[in-house]
Amino acid sequence: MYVSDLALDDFRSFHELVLALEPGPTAFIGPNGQGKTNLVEAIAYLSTLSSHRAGTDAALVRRAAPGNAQPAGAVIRAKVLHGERPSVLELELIAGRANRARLNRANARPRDLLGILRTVVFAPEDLALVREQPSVRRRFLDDLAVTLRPTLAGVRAEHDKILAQRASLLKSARAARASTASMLSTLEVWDAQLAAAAARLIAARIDVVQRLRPWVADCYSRVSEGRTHARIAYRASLLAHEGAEDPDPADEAAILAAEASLHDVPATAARLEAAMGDLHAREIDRGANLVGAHRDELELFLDVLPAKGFASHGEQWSLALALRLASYEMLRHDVDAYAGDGEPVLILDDVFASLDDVRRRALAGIAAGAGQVLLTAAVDDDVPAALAGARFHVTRTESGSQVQP
Ligand SMILES: Nc1ncnc2c1ncn2[C@@H]1O[C@H](COP(=O)(O)OP(=O)(O)OP(=O)(O)O)[C@@H](O)[C@H]1O
Repeated sequence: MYVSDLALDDFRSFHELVLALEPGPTAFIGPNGQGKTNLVEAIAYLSTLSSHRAGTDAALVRRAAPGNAQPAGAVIRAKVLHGERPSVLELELIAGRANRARLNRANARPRDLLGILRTVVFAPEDLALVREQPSVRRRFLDDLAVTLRPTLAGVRAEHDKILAQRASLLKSARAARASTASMLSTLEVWDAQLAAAAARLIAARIDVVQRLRPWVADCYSRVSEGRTHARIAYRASLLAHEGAEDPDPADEAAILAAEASLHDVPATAARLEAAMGDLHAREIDRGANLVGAHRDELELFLDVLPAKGFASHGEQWSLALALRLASYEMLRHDVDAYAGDGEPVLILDDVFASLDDVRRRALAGIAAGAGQVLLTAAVDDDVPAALAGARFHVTRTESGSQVQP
């Protein structure tokens, strides 16, 4: 698949943009702060309904200079070609209100856009995948799970809502310093609902981990010249609660067995509900949800050492890159995994200047075979020769960012 047309109204630094794009590599070149990332962020937003860097949608609407009228909202419109079949996706972001969507010019829910345009973004922020807290890696898995099966977006939203409501009940029980019978029976209702949603999310994440695993090892060896074996494993808080020991990172059979024990959604839901029942007193004491999908972790290992705390800066880069490239390869090759068609659009945001020669070559080699690659760079020389293709220059003027060949 590829994006053949992009139009932006009042998105970030763009006032108006209309741009035709081709398959293969396209580079957006310009000095800092001109709007290159804003442009690729808009495309990625249409595919995931979230940004790789913005915390809130409000930041995505153009802020006009003082004294000028502030736009009410931003619009992102793109035509996506899958084989011969075009889809026209449109998303309107209105400050302070729910987003509105159109699909092929008919009103739709924003969620209906998920799965039509698939993107994989690699950006400097991805170092966080290795370095930061587990929530970053859970989000990585959940985003991929939704890309594979867009209906999972509803399960994820439902899970997060129930989780927040159960947390607030636990906080009020803690504040009341007494757990009344009625509070406990309300808690049990939430237990069942949270367990059902969490079990579906966990099964979907494990499916992603298992599809991704061989690609992570393969991509890591390509970007690091094969010296080290990269491994991933899903560590479930449920198994820890049940007293299971973490498998040895080198024992793939034990890791697979631990993951397989969570594949059966109704059985996992029942086990989660039982675990929550065991933990009621502690949960009320702490005022927090203590077991479930929100406490799980995607563990990353280089050989048998956890990447976090042990990997060097260069190894962290390699692993972050391998995780994104593995996502790309998984989506590209594992076509039976989803009903959609076409390989994802690969977005490489400002990454070549930060990579050493080995990693640049590995990334450029994989990207050169991609259907559509959109990359940003400060200067022409940052674009590897293997990715020579269309080039646009991005500049910022009084009337917003401009894109010119
Ligand atoms: N909502 C917004 N309204 C107006 N301008 C914005 C908005 N959000 C971001 N910007 C501006 O966009 C610019 C950043 O654009 P962008 O991140 O695309 O830069 P870039 O060209 O990728 O640069 P770099 O090479 O430094 O990453 C900043 O000047 C920022 O002030």
